[in-house]
Amino acid sequence: MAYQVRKKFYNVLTDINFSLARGEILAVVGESGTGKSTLASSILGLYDKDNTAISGQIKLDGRDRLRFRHDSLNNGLQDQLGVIVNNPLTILNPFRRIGAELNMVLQHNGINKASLAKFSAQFLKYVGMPEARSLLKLFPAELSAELQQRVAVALALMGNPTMIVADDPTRGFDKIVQAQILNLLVEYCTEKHAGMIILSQDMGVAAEVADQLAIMYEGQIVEYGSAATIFHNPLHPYTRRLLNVGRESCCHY
Ligand SMILES: Nc1ncnc2c1ncn2[C@@H]1O[C@H](COP(=O)(O)OP(=O)(O)OP(=O)(O)O)[C@@H](O)[C@H]1O
Repeated sequence: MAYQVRKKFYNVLTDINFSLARGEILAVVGESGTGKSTLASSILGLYDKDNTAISGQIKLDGRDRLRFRHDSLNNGLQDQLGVIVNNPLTILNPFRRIGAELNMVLQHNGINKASLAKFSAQFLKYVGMPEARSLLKLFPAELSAELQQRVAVALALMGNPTMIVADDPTRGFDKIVQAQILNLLVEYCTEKHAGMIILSQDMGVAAEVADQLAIMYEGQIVEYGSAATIFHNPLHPYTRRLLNVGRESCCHY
């Protein structure tokens, strides 16, 4: 994948190759600027198509998302994806109350009007928001960053996605909130047999959730395989460096 800047294309991702089975979690770890968000946006199709060049195949359930981008088939593929980003305010409409935001997704999924409030409250409880009913009246800016992110997680999971793409969903949160959100996502994947690609700067996040691990460096995957194997026997010097940085600040692995 390459971005066009001043009429010239610059490669950001090269030779990216991985696969993920239903129910599996892949963590993609790398420092800032290594291309994680670019990878997430290429999978999601959320990039400026006029100024981006992309080649290859991105298959979801055997269907190539790049080929079907302009096709009605892609609507079905899009519905299978749950998206969580680092900043929930890029997903939440600042002028829409939380309840209305949730209702839109529920209605899209065929929930009738009479049941909307009940389902919204249930989903907010599911993501760890106990005072759900009173929160439905609020606007995003009236919630803390943690609660905004929990609402964003609820929105992502409401559509029953078979695949979640989570771009640094816990960056900036304390360890307890981080663990709660990660546990929630892992439980969802286990319960629904869904896959997840989680992108993070933090090896600790990968240690919490990953079955498979891909290490990104300068737009390439430099090490890829079972998370357990890589944590116990990292082969690439960059992987070792990331592990050493992580071990200095935490003791998960
Ligand atoms: N729209 C764009 N146009 C041009 N260059 C871009 C664009 N988006 C990202 N880049 C560049 O692509 C490279 C990878 O950026 P990307 O945001 O994917 O990294 P990242 O690993 O997600 O970083 P972070 O962890 O800080 O979010 C960076 O050099 C960045 O400046």
